[in-house]
Amino acid sequence: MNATAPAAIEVIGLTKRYAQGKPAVDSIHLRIASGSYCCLLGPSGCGKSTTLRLIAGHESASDGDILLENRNITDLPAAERGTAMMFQSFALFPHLSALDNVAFSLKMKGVGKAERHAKAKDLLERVAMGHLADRKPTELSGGQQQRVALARALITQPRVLLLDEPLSALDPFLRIQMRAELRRWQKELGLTFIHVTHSQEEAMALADTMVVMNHGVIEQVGSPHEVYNRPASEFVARFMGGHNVIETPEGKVGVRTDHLQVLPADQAVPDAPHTKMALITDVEYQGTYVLLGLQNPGTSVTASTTAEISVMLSESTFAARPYAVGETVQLRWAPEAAHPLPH
Ligand SMILES: Nc1ncnc2c1ncn2[C@@H]1O[C@H](COP(=O)(O)OP(=O)(O)OP(=O)(O)O)[C@@H](O)[C@H]1O
Repeated sequence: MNATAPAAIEVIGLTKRYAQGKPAVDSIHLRIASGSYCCLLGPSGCGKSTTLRLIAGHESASDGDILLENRNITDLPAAERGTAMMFQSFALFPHLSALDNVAFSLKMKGVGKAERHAKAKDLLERVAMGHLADRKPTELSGGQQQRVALARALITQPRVLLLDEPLSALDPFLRIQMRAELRRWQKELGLTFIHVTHSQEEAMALADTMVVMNHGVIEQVGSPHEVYNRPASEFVARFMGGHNVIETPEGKVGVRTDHLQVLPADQAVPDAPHTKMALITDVEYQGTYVLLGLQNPGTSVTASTTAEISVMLSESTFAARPYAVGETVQLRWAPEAAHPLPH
């Protein structure tokens, strides 16, 4: 992001300490472009939800600042920040109609019934749910519930919508449908979305900007393409999947599983640069491709051995020269396919 472009959210040295020891969020710096879809991603315990709660005002910062459109909101109450939160599986009140769910926060603010219902109706119309305003959540499909939850979050007119694992409780089929819908709403509304997920696939599908966190710090910020193709660290390469971390004389490099070529042992060029000998320990048929699992030669393979290296071969490449478990092969990669991994 251009350093001078307006940021919807800017986080400066943000830190959260719950107890002694390493902070849950450790002095992070981040700028999230206005009108973008940002995914905070990382393994369990990395600090992504804490970061979101700090931005929402559901946690107080131990140190650092949070700016929303250049306004310092670090110490403001949640309701005065200009953010709204959408929770896991939408968290609608089961006993309230769609309309009352959407109007709820205005009721809490003491807004009169006619006014809050008119505003809620307006928003339900906007998300194509006006005709179902009287239904209870259990009478709505997952997609319809998501739209009600979105309307409920939008009623406070937030500048930034915060989404905490909104899709994680849904079955896989619905999750894919719902994420496409979230993406469409974000573009249509032109709002900034910050979405926490532990799913690499979800973040890749949704994000303009991915923020990969680990142990309370940011490992990498970039577009899905940048993060996937140029992982900045060994952690990111391993966490994103689809990569091998290979020791070379120049240090560790990351190489995508589909960027490794396999040569049968009788075609191997001994000690050539950008090559490695390996023993095939698994062959998995996956439909459009075949996944080979490999170990360093000489490793004794047991049922619990996990592959050190994975290679994805297209079905046709594998059909032209099938490989078998126990075969020793040479792996080869183009120098430009290998990315140095500093740590
Ligand atoms: N209220 C709390 N009190 C004490 N420690 C906490 C609290 N909330 C979170 N933590 C700790 O802070 C760290 C970061 O937690 P956080 O919930 O932000 O991680 P996360 O990446 O969102 O994980 P998950 O995907 O499991 O929700 C963890 O070590 C967690 O145990």
